[in-house]
Amino acid sequence: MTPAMSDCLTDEQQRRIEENRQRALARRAERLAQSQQKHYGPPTGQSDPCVPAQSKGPAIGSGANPPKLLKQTASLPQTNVGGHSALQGTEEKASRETLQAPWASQIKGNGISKLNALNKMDSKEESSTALNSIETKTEMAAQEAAGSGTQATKFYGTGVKLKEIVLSSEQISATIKDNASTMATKKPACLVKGKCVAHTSERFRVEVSYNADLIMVFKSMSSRNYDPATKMWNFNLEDYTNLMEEVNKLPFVALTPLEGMENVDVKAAVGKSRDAAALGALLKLCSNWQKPGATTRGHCVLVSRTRFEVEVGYQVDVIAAFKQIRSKSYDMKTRKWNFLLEDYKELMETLSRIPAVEVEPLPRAVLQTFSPQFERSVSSLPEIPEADLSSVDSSLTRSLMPFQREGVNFAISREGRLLLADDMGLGKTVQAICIAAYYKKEWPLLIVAPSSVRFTWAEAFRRWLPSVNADRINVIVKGKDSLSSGLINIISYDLLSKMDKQLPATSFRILIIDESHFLKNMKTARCKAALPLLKVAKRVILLSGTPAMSRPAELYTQILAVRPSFFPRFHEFGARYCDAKQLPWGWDYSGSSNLGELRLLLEESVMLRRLKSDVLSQLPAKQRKVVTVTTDGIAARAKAALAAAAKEMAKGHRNKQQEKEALLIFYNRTAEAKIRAIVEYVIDLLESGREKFLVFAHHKLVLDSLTKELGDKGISYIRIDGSTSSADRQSLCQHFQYSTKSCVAVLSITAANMGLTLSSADLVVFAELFWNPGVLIQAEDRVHRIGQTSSVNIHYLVAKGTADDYLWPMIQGKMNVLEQAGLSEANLSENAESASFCCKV
Ligand SMILES: Nc1ncnc2c1ncn2[C@@H]1O[C@H](COP(=O)(O)OP(=O)(O)OP(=O)(O)O)[C@@H](O)[C@H]1O
Repeated sequence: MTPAMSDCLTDEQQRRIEENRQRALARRAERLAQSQQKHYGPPTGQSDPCVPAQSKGPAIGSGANPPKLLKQTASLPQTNVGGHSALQGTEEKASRETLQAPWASQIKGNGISKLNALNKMDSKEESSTALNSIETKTEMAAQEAAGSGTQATKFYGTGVKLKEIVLSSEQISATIKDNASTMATKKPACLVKGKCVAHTSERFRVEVSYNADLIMVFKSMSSRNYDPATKMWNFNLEDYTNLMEEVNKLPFVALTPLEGMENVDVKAAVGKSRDAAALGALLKLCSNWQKPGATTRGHCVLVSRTRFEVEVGYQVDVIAAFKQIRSKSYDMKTRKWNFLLEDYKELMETLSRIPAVEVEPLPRAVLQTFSPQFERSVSSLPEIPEADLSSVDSSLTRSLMPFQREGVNFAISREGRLLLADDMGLGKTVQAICIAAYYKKEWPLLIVAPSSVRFTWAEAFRRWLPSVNADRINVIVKGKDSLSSGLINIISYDLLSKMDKQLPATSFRILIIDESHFLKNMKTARCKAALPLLKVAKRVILLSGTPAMSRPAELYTQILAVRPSFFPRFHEFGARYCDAKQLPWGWDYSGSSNLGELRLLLEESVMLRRLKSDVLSQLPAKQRKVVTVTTDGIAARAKAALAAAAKEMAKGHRNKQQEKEALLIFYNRTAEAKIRAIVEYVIDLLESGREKFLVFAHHKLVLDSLTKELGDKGISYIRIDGSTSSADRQSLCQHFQYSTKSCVAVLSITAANMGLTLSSADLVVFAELFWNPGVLIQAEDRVHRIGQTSSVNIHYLVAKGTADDYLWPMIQGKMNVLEQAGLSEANLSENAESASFCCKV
């Protein structure tokens, strides 16, 4: 009734209406009491006789709306349910304001679980805590049944007696029992779904509809804050793991993790610390450090695995605080003070008490990573243990060089999540295969690689893991191929970005990302396709010899993939390590800052990087690799010509001469068919940061295509072929040798295989094969000669279904003969993955 209407009524009219209403309510109460008895049996005898039946549980279905009853309930003695009243302020209001969900479903789950919990409870205090939840559920049930949340809330008021609540709970429990029993055999579905979202740089909020248990969890978080404007709860990030752990225990609630934290094993995030509480205290220092009125500002930086430095302007109290610290040390050169990490907490607490001074703490990622060092009792960080590789093919484990074995140990100690950033040619592939094989129980495995090396990966698996049936290796070539039909699935970045929609993100628990710097730009389609997979995978093995080529910002996505909890948002990373600057048009993250700390952080928990010079004594002088390329996507005409030449080659020949002629034609067709893959491979090498290398080819067509592509892309190159004069050869070599920028030497196998020194490079690519192995070895030696200080990598590009099927075995055979005669010290088949490449398609 609107106020305007009630104003028109006489006193008498109003009195009669009130009387009628009271009578109607009494009748209704009677009916309800009867219906309760019918459904639930007689009350347990504990209910308060003063309380009308409507106020009990089943009334939730009545749609009752009587102001009089509100009065009656409110007049009941208020039971103080252990701290409940304290919660009835803003927080309780918040509980109700977040109300949006299908309540019956929630009550179904929570009613049972809480009731069971209640039955077990002995102490009054525990009971009263549970009551909060039950009471709220009762209210919610009433709201649902009444179809009017506000009125029902009023009706039940805020004080409900313990016995009423027990009865209500039982009744709720009974009403839902039937429905629940149908679900009993199944795992209950999540009925309340929500998500964690960044709130500020230090806080996150939870966007979720009402759930009483959830509210209790929220209230148990020390950093909780309810924002009446958004009607949402927010928390400090330090409570994130704790909150998610608690929420995980609620059977009917699911929260989507904070972006970038999806993978975080909440226990692992703090569990590494001997004392998670100590870490919690450290993390607390990360928050609330800002003092708006501060006149002196500074920050902490990690300077070694055990020490940190404080960079801050001069302030007398600060110096006094520094001097109190036991491990203080003053560096005369940098004029900065540094301390042991174990004194960090003490110093930060002292500094926080100086009002005019604001010192930014070490980043959360550093605190987590080096957490043992912050405890006084720990003298050093734990050593990396030797992994038990007994489940991995022994042919593989036996072949590992000592540094490769260390790499595998590092990866396993980091639970299969790392960026393996070894220098080119140090065998990242073999290490990655070994790490993946260690987690074989978690396969299927997905390998994402540049398209030019997809088949090389398949070959490498066949070579190093013979225990895996070759049929289980699935190289995805076309958009309509299945993405997950193999035990080992290999896909290119480009294809992944086209097919990612087909793939449920949860399909793969273990991923290898080759040339992971391909993901450096978050805006690219390849990165957008790969990141969701990386976020949900349990093991993430990133491989790159050049994880960042020009600036720390390029490392961000790779760090995010390996350790999502370190810097969930780019700005945090950018502010710390990219010297972020706010410009009129936005933030500039192209700079670099705190690089020493970044290196320490990466080396401790994200990245393993060894340079060739570090492990040179373990390396052979030359490392050969067969790279299997494909002739996919070539023009129909070239394809037909290749097929005809293959057919001609396969048919029996009357004499050697005929066979040779057929092979020559096949060789020409092969060149044409391989061009696309060759160009792609060379461009991928450049994209992967290889700055200087040699590419040998035989056919003019191949040399021309290469130089055209390099020219078009503005990449510096030299070309030496049969038409290059002697004088020009010398100056071109000089140009290459002394070039400080990217430069590719495009060389003819027969015209540039001798007399040239190009030792400033340590990579040689053979785009085509040649039947005389002596010529190939001479060509290799353009880089492997006096002046070369590194181990040399040689890549032979071969394609199945081409003349390479004949040439490669022929070359090997000839080499064996030369070697046996003592005429060659380098057998091409030694080290190179040739064995798996002899078959014809
Ligand atoms: N332990 C080993 N035993 C025998 N050969 C090895 C071993 N480790 C690596 N190789 C060989 O060395 C060559 C280079 O290895 P690989 O391709 O894995 O290096 P990489 O680090 O991935 O190089 P890139 O960065 O160029 O891709 C390959 O031919 C590989 O088979």
